[in-house]
Amino acid sequence: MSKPLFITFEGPEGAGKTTIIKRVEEELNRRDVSFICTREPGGIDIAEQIRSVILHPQNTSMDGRTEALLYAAARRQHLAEKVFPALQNGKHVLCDRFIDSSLAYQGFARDLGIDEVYSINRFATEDRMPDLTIYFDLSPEVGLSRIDDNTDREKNRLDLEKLDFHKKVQEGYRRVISMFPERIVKVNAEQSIEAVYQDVICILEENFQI
Ligand SMILES: Nc1ncnc2c1ncn2[C@@H]1O[C@H](COP(=O)(O)OP(=O)(O)OP(=O)(O)O)[C@@H](O)[C@H]1O
Ligand SMILES: Cc1cn([C@H]2C[C@H](O)[C@@H](COP(=O)(O)O)O2)c(=O)[nH]c1=O
Repeated sequence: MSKPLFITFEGPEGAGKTTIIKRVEEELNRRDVSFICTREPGGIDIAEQIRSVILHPQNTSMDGRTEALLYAAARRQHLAEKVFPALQNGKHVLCDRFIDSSLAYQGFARDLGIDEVYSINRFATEDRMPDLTIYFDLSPEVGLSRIDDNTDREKNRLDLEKLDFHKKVQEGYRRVISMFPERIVKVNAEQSIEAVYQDVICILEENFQI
């Protein structure tokens, strides 16, 4: 059995991560790969409860450091309860968002400092970084217009931030990618769903025997 891998998916709002992860999940099931799919913030009960506090549209008075600490707390519990046990049991873990979201959104877009936010997250994660991160590259304008068009999806507190905030998130991700070029691979997420899916499958096949 190959070493179980921790693979994360990152990108701005409406990037298409959920859509593509669902298709990858179906394909990996067809190939009989042992894996789990999960998400942040959330994935387990305690972290989903923290998610609802962080993302509740009425919690507009939340302080930026509180927000960063809540994401890190949700991350810790999710790792301890779900991600670490799955990896120990030989399962690959595919996770929708992880530490890079905190570095881009809280570290850069909220002006808390990428290094400062990285530091609290190193404590939360015991320095467990992903083996591979696939970054869905698209402009905030395209991402936001996709979620505007998606009437099934309720807007959360971060979706409701102004365009300038989402532009800063994009710049934050650029900086994070330059910090970890060996780990983070970009896909052009402005292509059709099929083309993005093919790119993602190629990256997974190239990097690992799956
Ligand atoms: N490549 C694509 N082209 C056009 N529309 C897309 C594409 N990928 C996803 N969409 C649509 O965009 C919307 C957002 O997609 P999805 O929920 O998968 O994104 P996400 O990255 O999970 O978003 P978020 O992180 O904001 O929840 C959905 O309505 C989805 O059908
Ligand atoms: C993990 C993480 C997430 N965020 C933000 C990014 C999104 O706006 C929401 C999560 O919503 P999604 O529909 O599940 O993508 O939370 C963040 O700011 N910091 C983080 O660490």
